[in-house]
Amino acid sequence: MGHLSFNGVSKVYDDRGAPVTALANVTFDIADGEFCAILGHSGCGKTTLLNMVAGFETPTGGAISLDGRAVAGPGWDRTMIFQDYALFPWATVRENIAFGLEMKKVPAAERTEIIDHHVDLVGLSGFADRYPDELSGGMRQRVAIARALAVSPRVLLMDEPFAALDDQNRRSMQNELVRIWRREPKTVMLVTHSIDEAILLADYVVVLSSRPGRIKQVVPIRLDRPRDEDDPDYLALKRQLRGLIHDGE
Ligand SMILES: Nc1ncnc2c1ncn2[C@@H]1O[C@H](COP(=O)(O)OP(=O)(O)OP(=O)(O)O)[C@@H](O)[C@H]1O
Repeated sequence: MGHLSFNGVSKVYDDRGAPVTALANVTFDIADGEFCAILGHSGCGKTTLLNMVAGFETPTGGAISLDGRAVAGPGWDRTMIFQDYALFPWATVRENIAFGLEMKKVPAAERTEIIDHHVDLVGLSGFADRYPDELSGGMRQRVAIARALAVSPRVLLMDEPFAALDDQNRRSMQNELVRIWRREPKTVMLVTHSIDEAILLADYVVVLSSRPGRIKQVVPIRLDRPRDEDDPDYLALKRQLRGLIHDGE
């Protein structure tokens, strides 16, 4: 299971005594196994929303629940993938993936099997004993994906995971993410600035308004995968999302 519910979620930060409303009254659901993209301008509260699901931040209004239980702090049922990979540079691919499993107290015999499975799942067979600085950016992000999935989370959280990659690598990692997600379905919440990334990957896109972030619209993406950027339906969705993003900012 991995059903996420956002119920009237708000977040007001205290910025040196001045209140900053980052999010206001956000209500939507992500059903188990669905891929949801959060799209909006810089500063509209996308990362705040993700951090609250991760349990790094607490809503100041409303509630977030996972499978009916309120989210209260970080847990293994939600793992995050960051733009800068956040790998341990002194550890090999295998050791990076092992870290969470050790923390979770998974027995050593099981760990090896889980690591091998995830190294293979992300297409890094043969690279398990390399260090991060011996890998390309795309390969490092594959390690981060393997590490996040290895602890069997119910929800995978991604904050602009491919923003640091060049165009070609970004496209190939987007395709890889869809391949991995279809092979082992998982609830995914992905934050992005990119309209194309949202349409290429997601089942639906939650468009947020500029600060304070409110839901402008939830747009379903009913296109077969892999998605074709020249498809007239793709282009129509792109126009629709561009209009929503720029309408009133
Ligand atoms: N710890 C904090 N204290 C005060 N204000 C904060 C804090 N964290 C975020 N904010 C403010 O809340 C708003 C939303 O920030 P957030 O990082 O969630 O937006 P975002 O949509 O992810 O932006 P970007 O796309 O640039 O990463 C911004 O105006 C930001 O300045």
